[in-house]
Amino acid sequence: MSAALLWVVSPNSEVSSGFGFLESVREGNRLLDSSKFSPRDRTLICHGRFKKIKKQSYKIEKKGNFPVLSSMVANPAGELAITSEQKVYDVVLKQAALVKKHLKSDEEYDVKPDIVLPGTSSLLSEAYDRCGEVCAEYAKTFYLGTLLMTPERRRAIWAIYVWCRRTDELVDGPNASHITPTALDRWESRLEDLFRGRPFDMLDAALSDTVTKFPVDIQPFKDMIEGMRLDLKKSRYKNFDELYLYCYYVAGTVGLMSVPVMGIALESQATTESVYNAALALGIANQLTNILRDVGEDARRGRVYLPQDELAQAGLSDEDIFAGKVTEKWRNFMKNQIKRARMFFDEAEKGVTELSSASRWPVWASLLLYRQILDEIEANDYNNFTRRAYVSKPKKIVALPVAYAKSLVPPSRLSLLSAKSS
Ligand SMILES: CC(C)=CCC/C(C)=C/CC/C(C)=C/CC/C(C)=C/COP(=O)(O)OP(=O)(O)O
Repeated sequence: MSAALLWVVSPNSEVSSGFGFLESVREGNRLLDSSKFSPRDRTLICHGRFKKIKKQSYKIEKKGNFPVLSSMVANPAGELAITSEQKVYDVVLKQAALVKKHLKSDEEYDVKPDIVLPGTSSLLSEAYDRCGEVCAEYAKTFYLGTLLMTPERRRAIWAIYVWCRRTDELVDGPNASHITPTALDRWESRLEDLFRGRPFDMLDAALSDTVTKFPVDIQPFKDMIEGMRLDLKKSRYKNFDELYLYCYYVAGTVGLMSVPVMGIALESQATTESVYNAALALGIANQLTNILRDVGEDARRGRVYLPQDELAQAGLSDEDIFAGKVTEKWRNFMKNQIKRARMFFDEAEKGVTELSSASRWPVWASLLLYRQILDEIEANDYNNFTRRAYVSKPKKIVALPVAYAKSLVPPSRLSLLSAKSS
């Protein structure tokens, strides 16, 4: 279900950048009473899903149950601030534009040929092989999935995986207690170097090569480091807007890094933005699931990744989490959190079908497996304080052929048409 609203914006609005101030809204021929819209809602939103009808009139798609979200919220000082969702969507648009440029210049979505200096080729394949070993060691199922991809894509995904793992280990690994913001700054300048073709070590060299072959942008990588900085200084999230930004930094970024390598099916007619949006949604869904699974474990480290305002609305506080008792209030709270995580998985599903055929199976497999963790939290009667929800081996084995069957579904004509018209 989608409802088209016609938004008329004020003359000095910068609609091209996604912002504007709402003058009036029409639904069909009906002029809606715009005085009913709060100042926040009068600020134009729309995440690029708008189509120019005539000067200053835009048709905006409102999808499913998702309200058209305001791109701006008033902060406590009464100033308008951009929401995390809009900030992140701006990155999505930038990534999508990069892929389009690459597509135009290459005609076909494929890798650039190697320019090999004598002696470097075997070093490079050694570097990639090492990345493959790390991936196989830490993410076995995902590694098996990558074996289905073309050799260039598979190696590139390994290189990205390894960089993300090393970044994560800075704050989560054995030396995490010594990590400082300065160390993260150094890691970031190393990242910049490798994007300029000056890798620091062998594993960086693999990624350095990958970013010359695929239209991968540095922004999501920098944002992931930003997520680590945030994790160092923050252990509470006021509301979902703050949590959303954190989830983007640490997991949504992985989705954005992966799409240029996984590739969009040549026959897909979905907009590049919509595929990136789905990839972002999968990262967010995975991270939300991770947070819900690890509530007890995080609390023992003094961390609560749940939105504080939603906890309070449910009549809960940090103390309840530290006490770790499954009460009716907790069950109700968890039901809503699980519902939201599932909405992000649903959003992600729409994009998997649009990926190149060989990338669909591993992505479906990881989506189905990770989403099942939510079912396991329910099966544990919402005790995520002392029980770690996990998907059993037999269930994992069943998920693989299901994922395979789903991966055979080609990009759908229907979704293409609606994606095109938005
Ligand atoms: C859907 C489309 C169009 C493309 C796919 C794009 C991709 C690959 C998105 C996935 C992003 C991703 C894998 C994010 C990481 C999320 C996450 C919470 C990982 C958890 O990592 P670990 O902490 O190692 O997990 P475990 O603790 O479960 O082992």
